[in-house]
Amino acid sequence: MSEQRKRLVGARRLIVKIGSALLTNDGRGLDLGAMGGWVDQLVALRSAGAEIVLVSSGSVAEGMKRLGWSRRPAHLHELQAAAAVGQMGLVQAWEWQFQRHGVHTAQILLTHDDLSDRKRYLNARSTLRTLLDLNVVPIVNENDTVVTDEIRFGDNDTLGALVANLVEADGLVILTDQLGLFDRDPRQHADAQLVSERFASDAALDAMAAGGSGALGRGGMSTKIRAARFAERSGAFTVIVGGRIDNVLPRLRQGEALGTLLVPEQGRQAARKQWIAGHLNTRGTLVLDAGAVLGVTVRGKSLLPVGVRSVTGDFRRGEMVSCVDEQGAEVARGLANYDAGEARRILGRPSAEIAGLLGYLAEEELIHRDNLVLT
Ligand SMILES: Nc1ncnc2c1ncn2[C@@H]1O[C@H](COP(=O)(O)OP(=O)(O)O)[C@@H](O)[C@H]1O
Ligand SMILES: N[C@@H](CCC(=O)OP(=O)(O)O)C(=O)O
Repeated sequence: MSEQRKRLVGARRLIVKIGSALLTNDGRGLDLGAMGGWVDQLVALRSAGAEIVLVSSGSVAEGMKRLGWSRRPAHLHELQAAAAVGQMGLVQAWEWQFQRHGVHTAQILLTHDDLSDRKRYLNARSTLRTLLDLNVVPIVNENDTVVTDEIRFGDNDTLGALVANLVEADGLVILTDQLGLFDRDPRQHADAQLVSERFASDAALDAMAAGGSGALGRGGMSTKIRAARFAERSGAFTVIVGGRIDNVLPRLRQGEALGTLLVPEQGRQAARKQWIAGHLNTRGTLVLDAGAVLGVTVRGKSLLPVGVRSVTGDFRRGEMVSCVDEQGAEVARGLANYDAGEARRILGRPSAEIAGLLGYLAEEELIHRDNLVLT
């Protein structure tokens, strides 16, 4: 067994994501037989000491089937309606399958906003942790009813990675309709080769995933690679593997070389920093002078107003902003101690002047180093 595969042996907390194409048997409706098989495997993993969070797609595909729609609708409200109809079937089916084993499930519907807001993030995290402590299997999907185009995760690979980050999982297992990541899209190239192990950060992966998705899936392989890079930020590994491989999950956890294992290059970051790194949305940008870039990146210092040259965007205190150098390249992200208007008034000024300029002093730093993560 390779050194890297040992990461899977005995993994304690796993996120298992099952994609639409696989779950709905390429659009023919929920594949109840296959779902039963995965539940048997998940229950076996639990008996062997693993905690499991299931991220399940399939609500839109199942809703389309129930409504008799053969083509994915173009309008967002129709997609949302299909998702609302299909989600019922999805949770019903999972609930029923887990009940055969006497295991309780819980439905968790999340939007990106839930994970962008520090308070809601912490709430989602404690609910998930409580459910795991109670031996319940959380079943997560995107809350399609309320999301709009810009804030959609869009694919559940990203959602799976953010959930891995949220509960500090050891790994994310993405079950899909191919055996794993191939060096080219196997639907178009019969001679494509399966990739067994790589660093998640390996830039060569992007070209391999350029082929797009299947008819029902949203992201194809590129969102799975992106997810592996998100998961990496909390030190989690990702496996992309064929969900139809016999007894795939227990075999993976025993270290068998199935699918594609994408491993993190770096160690674990503190939980707060993980959350910051996992953010997709920033609300504004601070342009740092060269001294501030050096202070933040090399010396690990907080960002003081004196090192900021300009501020764009409209953010509130506590919101996420991007820090870029004078050429516009992002060097860090962090939570601002002042809103955008205040930041504009204090930029370039020593911290001793903040109270005089604003009439109060929240903090000496514009972003404290504990709330700053390098990108
Ligand atoms: N290099 C690649 N290796 C494997 N699959 C690829 C590759 N490039 C593109 N694909 C496509 O990605 C599809 C899986 O992604 P997707 O349709 O989004 O499924 P899911 O619903 O499981 O997320 C595969 O069926 C395949 O056609
Ligand atoms: N949340 C939606 C869409 C998610 C989706 O299809 O994602 P994926 O299976 O990752 O391609 C659903 O359940 O249908």
